[in-house]
Amino acid sequence: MGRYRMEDFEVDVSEDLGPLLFVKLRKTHLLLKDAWFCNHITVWVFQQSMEEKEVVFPCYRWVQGDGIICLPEATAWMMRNEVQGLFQKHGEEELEERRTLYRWATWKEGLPLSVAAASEKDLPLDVRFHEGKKIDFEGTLAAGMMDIALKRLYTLLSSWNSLEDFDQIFWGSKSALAKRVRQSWKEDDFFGYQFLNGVNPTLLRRSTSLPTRLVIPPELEGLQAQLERKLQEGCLFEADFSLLDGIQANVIQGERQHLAAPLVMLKMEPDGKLLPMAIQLQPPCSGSPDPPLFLPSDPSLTWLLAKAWVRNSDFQLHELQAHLLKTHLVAEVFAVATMRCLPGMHPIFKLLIPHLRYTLEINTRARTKLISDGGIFDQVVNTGGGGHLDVLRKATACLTYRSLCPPDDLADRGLLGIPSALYAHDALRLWDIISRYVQGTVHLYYSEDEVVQSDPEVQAWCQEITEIGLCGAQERGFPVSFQSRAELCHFVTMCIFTCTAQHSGINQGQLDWYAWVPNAPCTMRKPPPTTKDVTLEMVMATLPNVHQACLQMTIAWHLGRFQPDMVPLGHHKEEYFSGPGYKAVLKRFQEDLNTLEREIVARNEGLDLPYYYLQPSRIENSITI
Ligand SMILES: CC/C=C\C/C=C\C[C@@H](/C=C/C=C\C/C=C\C/C=C\CCC(=O)O)OO
Ligand SMILES: [Fe+2]
Repeated sequence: MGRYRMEDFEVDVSEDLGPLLFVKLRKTHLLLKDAWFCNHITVWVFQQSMEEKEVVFPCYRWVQGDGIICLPEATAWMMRNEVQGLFQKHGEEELEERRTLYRWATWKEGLPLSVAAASEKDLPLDVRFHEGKKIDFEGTLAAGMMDIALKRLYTLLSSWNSLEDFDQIFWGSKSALAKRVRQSWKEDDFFGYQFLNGVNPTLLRRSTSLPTRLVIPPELEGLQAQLERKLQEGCLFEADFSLLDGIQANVIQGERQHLAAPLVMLKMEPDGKLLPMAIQLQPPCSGSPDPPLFLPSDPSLTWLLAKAWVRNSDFQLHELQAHLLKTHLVAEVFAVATMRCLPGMHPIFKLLIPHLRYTLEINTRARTKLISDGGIFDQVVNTGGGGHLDVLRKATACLTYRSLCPPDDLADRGLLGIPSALYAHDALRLWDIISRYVQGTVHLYYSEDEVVQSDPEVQAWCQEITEIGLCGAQERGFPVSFQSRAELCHFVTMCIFTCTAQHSGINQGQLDWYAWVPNAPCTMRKPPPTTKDVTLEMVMATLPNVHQACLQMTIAWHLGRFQPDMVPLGHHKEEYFSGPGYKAVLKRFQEDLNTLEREIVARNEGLDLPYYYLQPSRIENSITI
């Protein structure tokens, strides 16, 4: 049997076998420890009426050793209460085995639970990177490390005392937007734009009152009046990084790094531009002088350094809260609960499994290489050294169900109906398209709410995610059961949106917005300014050094680049479902995605800064990087 080979076997059976329920597949174990990957088994049955009938047995698993794999027929779940409970019994046995293979583990207290695996080598073969993905991932990482060595050599004798010196390491293939960032990063409207459509569009919210932490000194009464006027007009916005307050900063090569917890006030202009009005780098602290407010009218280097501190803070919350926690780690909880609670014949398993591909491995690699002791965060990030785990704990403690559902999240943040909020617009469109796909599929199997209420497997799945995987998240709005098809569809839509659109919207931008390091410094080597007297020496002494900057560029490129074996949203090849019903729902899903693709391409043609992270053709079908 070779790769992607189809083999036809003809077997004449004299007696009538009745409806085919299972097929058993056995691979004899020869000398080599080999494994076959079986997509599916299709049996063509020729009946007396000379009609032929196709009976499909989905597999999409590795067959290794001497094992026998027993595959239920694709529509088995519909007959789960018939055929003497054979399918029920098969499902129970399957889950018993899966619960030994996929176990929960507490990697760090206060974080969502993860899969029990010390390294990717401990993961079951069925969830491992296929050969091509593994070679690409490890090969490009090695190439990236070589790149760093070359850049270090190249800059060994050169200066590092002006912002232009970052150009010395800004070579190699760069996206058009990354080059634009290098050109425009100092501009206020470019700074404001990133809160709407940059790599982290999850923090900005419309102000409903002046933040209590915003202390305005009497000499700035003009600013107070401006802020109040913008508030009344409904065009005052804020980005509050208070989650970083009190986080211990890293020590890198004996040098204490520094952190801030900024608040940015911004105004939405009639043309849709978002402009910063004031930056407070630290919250007020009793017994200390009020923190200074930095303004666009300050000396240019002072204002630039204040903005750089905001960009560094956004790097932390983007990578830890928006990216790692609210996509990767949440998706891992879905994956482990799905493997432990839903048998392969279950319609929600069939619907979700394509969107969980490779996630357990990429997350395990992140735990061993990125946020581990001595990992990338410890090496070059100012929340590294343990602070990053406290940020993850604080973010987990305030992770709500609504914040993972764009219709709720964007409403709560006051971001509906803003023409220049392109992430918001595209996220809502994708939510609706995915929601229709989920409803269309769920309604094929759940004819009414009572069928959902009486499905013990899907109820156990929901409970395992909320109570176990997300550590008692019912207090933050996550469901512990489904009382209706609508509740089930909303939750499954959130799962698929998180594993596809949201991760793409959060991950891809690293390539564009993190390549020019001053726009998103991974660390800050000096304390935040407390006066307006800022020099270029202070700025350069604060921003990352050559090594830190090179490593940031390499990792941002490695994680943000297009994956060569990428499967676009809705275009997985596995056919877990059979029958015309699902095929029609999937066809409509793909048509809706194509319509949105054309809409976004047409819209982007008219934009100075096109927003493409939620273009369906660029959305990966699962979290694989
Ligand atoms: C700077 C990126 C910070 C956070 C990323 C957020 C989410 C996780 C990420 C997945 C990472 C997965 C694996 C780790 C990747 C690279 C390892 C880096 C260096 C290893 C060098 C070495 O071999 O020592 O989502 O994309
Ligand atoms: Fe990622």
